[in-house]
Amino acid sequence: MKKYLLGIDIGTSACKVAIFDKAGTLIESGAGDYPVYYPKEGWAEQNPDEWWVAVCQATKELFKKCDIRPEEIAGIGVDGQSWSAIPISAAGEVLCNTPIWMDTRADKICEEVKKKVPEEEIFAVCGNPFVPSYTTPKILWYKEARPELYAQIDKVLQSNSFIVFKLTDQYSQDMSQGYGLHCFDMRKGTWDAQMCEKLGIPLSFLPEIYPCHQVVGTVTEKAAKETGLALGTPVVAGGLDACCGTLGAGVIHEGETQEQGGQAGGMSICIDEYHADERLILSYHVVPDKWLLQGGTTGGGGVMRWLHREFGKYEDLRKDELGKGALVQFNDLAEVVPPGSEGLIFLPYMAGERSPLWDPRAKGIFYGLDFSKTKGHFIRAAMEGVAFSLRHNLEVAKEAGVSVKVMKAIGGSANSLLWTQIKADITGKPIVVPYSDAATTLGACILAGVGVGLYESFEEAVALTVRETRSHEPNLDNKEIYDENFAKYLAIYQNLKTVMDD
Ligand SMILES: Nc1ncnc2c1ncn2[C@@H]1O[C@H](COP(=O)(O)OP(=O)(O)O)[C@@H](O)[C@H]1O
Ligand SMILES: O=C(CO)[C@@H](O)[C@H](O)COP(=O)(O)O
Repeated sequence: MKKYLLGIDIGTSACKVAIFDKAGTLIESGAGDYPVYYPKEGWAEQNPDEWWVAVCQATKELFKKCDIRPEEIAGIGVDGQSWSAIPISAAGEVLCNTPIWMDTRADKICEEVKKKVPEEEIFAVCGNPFVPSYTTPKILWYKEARPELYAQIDKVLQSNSFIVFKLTDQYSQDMSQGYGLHCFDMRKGTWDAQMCEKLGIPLSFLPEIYPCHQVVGTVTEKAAKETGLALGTPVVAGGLDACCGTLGAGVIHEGETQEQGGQAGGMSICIDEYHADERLILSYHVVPDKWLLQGGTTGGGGVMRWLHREFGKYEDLRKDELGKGALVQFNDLAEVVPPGSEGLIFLPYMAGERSPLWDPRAKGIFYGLDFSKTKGHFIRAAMEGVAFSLRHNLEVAKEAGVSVKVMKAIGGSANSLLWTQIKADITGKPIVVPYSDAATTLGACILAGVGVGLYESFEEAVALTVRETRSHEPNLDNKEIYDENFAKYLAIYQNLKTVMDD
């Protein structure tokens, strides 16, 4: 009896694979790392073939670790990071590293395009601003900067559709990742041929659009050998990681909200009607006929990953002695610093900033240093800065007429009790933590489960699978200091913007 589901998540920091049963119990999980390359200022790339190698290794190891047989997997769901532009040749080869969602190399191209096609016209079709982080300008960058490569492009894929292609040999474009392309009609969920022409994006580059839970194909013989999966296992189209995490956190009704702490930060508010705001991000949910109004920042868990990489050697050395990983030791150091970090304020614009500033030239800043500040101050200020960027997005969403009551936290950062509490205190919103960093793969599995008929509906799937692990109420004692620091956080950017622009 095929009663298990397998989820694959192409995160920015690593790929995660997980097997769940129908009741949403995590049977086994694994991960595989790959690097982000930063070859020039404003560039951030990954190699999709390295994603595939990581998926193959992690999946093979997963089956070695548990006593589930590959033949018992009823369906596979794949989710992944946003706004890739993976150029695929007619022979099915990856033509170069893909610029990822943090990459702003196409900044100038955006300015040129907007002179020819009014931004309001583009926004009216896709509900998103025309800025370099998205997929469209990256395709245009290939055309301008790499004409020989551009001439070889047959299809442009997203992170999840690339893995679906490797598994099934079928091209697809799921509904939720359509938001990366400004010629995707965000009201109808179809390609807009006229806008493709205006922007200079060949329709032939764009795969057929699938509902996220629809089966695209089955695991091929080659993919079965490489991954250890069973030949013929159904694979659904899958979707954006933020959307799958939202589903895996049980956010499927109007007003319910997910808070994300992967490499990126932000939130996704579930809405039943199209509601766009140029300061925010709009995508389809992976659940049909629903949209997500998103805040997507560049600084999230990735800020802690960077602090660890650059300043965490000592904690790495003490890992065995203390029986605690470096990030847990970082949390201990931050915990003893008072709320507000005694005036140290961090702007987490580590790859420019996405919503609501949309400023590729924005810079990361620590403000308020003096000789009394310790490593713990830096760590706590970094956590607080990421929470300020979340509050900034929530306030813009409120101005746009979409309010949030409670948030459900997902992603690696939700493993930190301190960081989650800081986010609750700074935003003034209660935060519930469901399956934490397994919510995204659970969401991908739910898509597969609905797609192969293991669940009758999304409602049934969420009711059966989504569980809460803990919750955080805002501590009002910290409100005054955080309000004060948030005002300074906004002012620091406003006052330094001209310097950043130089
Ligand atoms: N205990 C912790 N404290 C703070 N941050 C954490 C902790 N555990 C994980 N993280 C952060 O979570 C991030 C990874 O989250 P994940 O959801 O796996 O990201 P992605 O989907 O981008 O690959 C890392 O950047 C890491 O800094
Ligand atoms: O753009 C978004 C969501 O719209 C980002 O959240 C990326 O999809 C990155 O996800 P992680 O790798 O940080 O999970």
